[in-house]
Amino acid sequence: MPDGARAPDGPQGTGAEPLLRVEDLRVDYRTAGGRVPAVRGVSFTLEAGSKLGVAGESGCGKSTVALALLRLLPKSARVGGSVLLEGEDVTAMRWGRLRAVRWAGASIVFQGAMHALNAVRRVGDQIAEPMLLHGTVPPGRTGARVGELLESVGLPRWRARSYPHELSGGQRQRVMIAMALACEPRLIIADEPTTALDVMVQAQILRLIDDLVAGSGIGLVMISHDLSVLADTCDRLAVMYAGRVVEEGPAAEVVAAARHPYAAALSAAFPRVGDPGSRMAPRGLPGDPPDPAALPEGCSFRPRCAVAEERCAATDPDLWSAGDGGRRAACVKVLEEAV
Ligand SMILES: Nc1ncnc2c1ncn2[C@@H]1O[C@H](COP(=O)(O)OP(=O)(O)OP(=O)(O)O)[C@@H](O)[C@H]1O
Repeated sequence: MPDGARAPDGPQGTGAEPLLRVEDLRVDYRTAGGRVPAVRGVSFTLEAGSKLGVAGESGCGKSTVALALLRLLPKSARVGGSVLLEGEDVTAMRWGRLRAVRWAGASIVFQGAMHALNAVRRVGDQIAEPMLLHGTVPPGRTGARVGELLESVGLPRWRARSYPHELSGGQRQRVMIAMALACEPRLIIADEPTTALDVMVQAQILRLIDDLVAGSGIGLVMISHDLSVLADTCDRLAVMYAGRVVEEGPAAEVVAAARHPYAAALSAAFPRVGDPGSRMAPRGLPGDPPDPAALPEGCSFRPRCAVAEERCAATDPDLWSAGDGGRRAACVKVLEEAV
């Protein structure tokens, strides 16, 4: 490791075990066509009460990381590395312990609440389910607690009696958030929580998540293809490309002055809400991300990179220190500057 480079144990180390420590996470899917390396050595840490955004184009492995955090991957997935939640490795937990950790230790808000909710059950019963499963609230008090949760996400108590189809997309997503909060988890993972919603509702839901997490000590991992959504909500950003984190750092700095050419291109592609200097329409990135089963030699971003050089075909750089605040970037040019 060259001087100035940072070990992958993350930039915010305080000596105490962080809320979440992901180390060298690797996920392969076994398919009829062979092995698909969807996540290739992802490491990051999250302190209690902080918010990490994971960004990247479709197919870069974001959802696979989210699912791996709670071991919700399909059977075809093979997982390596570790996911330490309050020091306990989720990847190695016994089944009973894993059941106890889901909802109560960490919970997930998925995109597209219509599919995640059961269409034929009242939403109040669905919110109550994790509480009953975990015994966090005495059975006689679940109705009252469901009402409190609905109010905390901006819905009236009587909505407990509604079925999912009686709610708008934004209301359904609020129900999903209420469910995620039901057992008072220390970590919430939000996978594209606003993608299916129109811009106004998207802003309301993001504000809601922000308000609920603020000051509560809950850690948030939010996943989105839209860097501007994450920049407005999260303290730190990790930008993924082809199954790896290629840049990580304080959100405002990554968006304003990305060090990795892919993070810079992604940042330019999404206008930032409320930033008058920002473009009004997203500019697409040229080219497509690589097929994870057939990655190019060297740096995976090289075929699309405007500043690639011959040597980029020979090296797939690690994440190296790229400035203050634990900034890291995986580009040979950053590596050069660090030495
Ligand atoms: N069950 C699976 N079997 C095989 N390959 C899969 C499976 N799930 C995902 N993949 C592949 O793994 C890679 C990463 O997918 P993943 O869904 O994690 O990416 P993503 O960044 O979340 O994309 P999106 O935003 O489109 O969901 C993709 O190439 C995808 O096709």
